[in-house]
Amino acid sequence: MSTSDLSRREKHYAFGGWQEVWQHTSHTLNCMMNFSVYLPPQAATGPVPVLYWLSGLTCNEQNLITKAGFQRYAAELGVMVVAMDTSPRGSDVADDSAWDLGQGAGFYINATEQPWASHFRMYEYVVDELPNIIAAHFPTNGRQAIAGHSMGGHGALMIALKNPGRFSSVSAFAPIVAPSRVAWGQKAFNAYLGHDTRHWQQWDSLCLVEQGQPLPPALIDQGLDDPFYPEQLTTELLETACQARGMIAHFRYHEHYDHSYYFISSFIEEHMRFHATALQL
Ligand SMILES: N[C@@H](CCC(=O)N[C@@H](CSC=O)C(=O)NCC(=O)O)C(=O)O
Repeated sequence: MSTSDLSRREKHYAFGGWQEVWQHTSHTLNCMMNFSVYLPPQAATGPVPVLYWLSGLTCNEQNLITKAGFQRYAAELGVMVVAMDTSPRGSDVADDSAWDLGQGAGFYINATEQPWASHFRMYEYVVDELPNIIAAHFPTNGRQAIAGHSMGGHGALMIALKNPGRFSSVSAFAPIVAPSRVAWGQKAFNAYLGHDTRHWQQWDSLCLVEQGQPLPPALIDQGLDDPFYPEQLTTELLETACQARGMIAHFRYHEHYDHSYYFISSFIEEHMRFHATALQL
């Protein structure tokens, strides 16, 4: 693993800790990548647990850190928060004119089809390369949790399901819980994985739950005025599947809330405290 060009691009003091943005050459994605790290005050004196955050379509490493207001709670609870860009980027990286495919829409899977396969390996980046960089360069104690929004909620749930025992907890705002069954997911999976839907199942949270994969304690919030609910998000499909298997998964539905970071900022404190409890803080 080469992280020799890891360089800090931003550093801001916030709630007694540091909100930073870093850049490096990703050998997984074959491009430059940005990720953000919030270092709580406790990280100055010892290792802390990490919450990985996966953002949604059109996002990058900035959306969470500038809009969610999580830093106050991460500082109080002593949790490092890492957020990454949502796809490989660059003029030599395949793209699409639509905002729900290509750059900004990596779907946290490993593409097998060209022209995407040479760069679009966000699953491997989030599961292997980035955590190795975090462990090597930042004061972590090895305990991890994962969360995300929309496409990133799909990513967080799917990654937690595919990696039993790795994450103490998972949470999601308005996640795409069954990408194989909805337009956003079908468009992306057809492009990135090809037309054989049998290859899609390993990247689909609902399929993984139905196959018997275990889920760590989960918290899922959905706004009832979200324009993408229920067509793209199909929240109840996962809720029913989790209930049938006795999983510890709390699904909450909130009147008036939409799909935006105003929704996320309204409940981010509860998600931070949920993860802190699971991380045994
Ligand atoms: N076309 C619009 C809408 C894109 C959008 O709503 N993106 C969401 C995630 S949707 C599912 O993954 C988002 O988080 N947007 C960023 C934000 O800061 O709100 C557009 O292009 O903006």
